[in-house]
Amino acid sequence: MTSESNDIRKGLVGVLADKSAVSTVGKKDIGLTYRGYRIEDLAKECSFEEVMFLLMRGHLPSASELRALKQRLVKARHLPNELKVALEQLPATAHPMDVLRTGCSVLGTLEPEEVDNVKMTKDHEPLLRIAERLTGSFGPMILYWYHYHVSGVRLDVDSFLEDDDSLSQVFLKLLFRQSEKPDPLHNKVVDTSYILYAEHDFAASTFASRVTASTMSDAYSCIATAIGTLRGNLHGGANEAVMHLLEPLKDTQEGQQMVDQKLKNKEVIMGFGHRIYKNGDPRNAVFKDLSRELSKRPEGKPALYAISEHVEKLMEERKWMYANADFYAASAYHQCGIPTYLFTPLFVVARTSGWVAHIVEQRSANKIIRPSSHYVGPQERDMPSTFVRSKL
Ligand SMILES: CC(=O)SCCNC(=O)CCNC(=O)[C@H](O)C(C)(C)COP(=O)(O)OP(=O)(O)OC[C@H]1O[C@@H](n2cnc3c(N)ncnc32)[C@H](O)[C@@H]1OP(=O)(O)O
Ligand SMILES: O=C([O-])CC(=O)C(=O)O
Repeated sequence: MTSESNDIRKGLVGVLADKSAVSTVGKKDIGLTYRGYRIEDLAKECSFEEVMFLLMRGHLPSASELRALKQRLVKARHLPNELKVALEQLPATAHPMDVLRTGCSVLGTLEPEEVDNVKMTKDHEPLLRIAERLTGSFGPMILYWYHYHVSGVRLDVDSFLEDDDSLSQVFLKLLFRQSEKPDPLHNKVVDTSYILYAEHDFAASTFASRVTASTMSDAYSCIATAIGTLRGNLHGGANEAVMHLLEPLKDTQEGQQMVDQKLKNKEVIMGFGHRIYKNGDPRNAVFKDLSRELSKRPEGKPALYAISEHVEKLMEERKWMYANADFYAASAYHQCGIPTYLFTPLFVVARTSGWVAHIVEQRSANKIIRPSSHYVGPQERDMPSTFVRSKL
């Protein structure tokens, strides 16, 4: 082992990569906070739109600031025809996260960020407007693609929506193609999940977006990078993976067999563990309460909730491992009738606020992010004498 290889921090574990004033995650004696406000208070007192404003602009909105944001979000729902055509061309078999990543890129070609914005100016408003545009259009975008490919319907977004619909109401109304306001508990689940998922410091997707921002790339490229990173099962994709794990299980006994088998095979159980939280994820209690509340309704799934709770208990007993935010998000979303492959796209709607708050920070005090590697390849060598140079 050389001294250089001793310096490697695989997975960048424990590396402080920069300063940030957006959120606190796993800091000593502080819980999860966004801009200083406790996540539990934000989940109880705020709408997602207020939290989105807070993350992007650093303070809670006044009544008039909130009104103006909501008006901009109504405009942001609009899908240009070129984007709809592109969504129709994508295969029905595509993963919705690939659809959103592509939709983000398509919008970036139709409404590109001005090159001047990308320069490290103090005026971040144009970037924030793009983030609002993406946040407002991601729900309609994924659901346009979904309905076109599942039922052959070209979704007329405006025919279902009213100006006072929140982002969570927009998603649920368009998903179920209904003009009436969604079930209040379903709406609370989606709105609260947006708040809980909105920001998490230097999580992999956020860090990825900061790497892209650090090269002075445009806003859409930063967000597309982040979507691609969030998609993986070790990160945001875990909420879908949890559902795939739990759905086939009939009762707690089958839950126990699943845990036994996976631990015996040294397989990872989705929805457990965390790089930062070793004693539990503060968002879990909120998601768990929502999942429990849904399970008690006549149309709820008490067996799914009971299996989830049993698996959680076994993981604590056997591995001292705790559920992360994605574990109960799965059974909560499922009980709202949301198809599993749309779980991670909901995360994208929420996290775009956090991503953009970090892109603003990166642009405000930029240094290109470019670590080094410890080289372990072949020694320097000559080209083989037998090598015939290509004539091409
Ligand atoms: C919103 C979010 O992104 S939250 C995270 C969502 N991801 C998941 O739920 C996927 C499942 N969890 C995992 O894969 C991991 O816990 C991660 C990716 C979240 C964190 O990874 P790391 O910080 O590298 O893991 P960590 O160092 O804590 O792992 C320590 C040990 O616990 C094991 N372990 C970690 N998570 C799990 C799990 N979910 N199930 C079983 N064993 C696990 C690891 O295999 C490792 O074992 P080893 O020491 O024998 O090699
Ligand atoms: O912080 C992380 O590594 C992952 C996470 O929980 C999140 O992004 O919400």
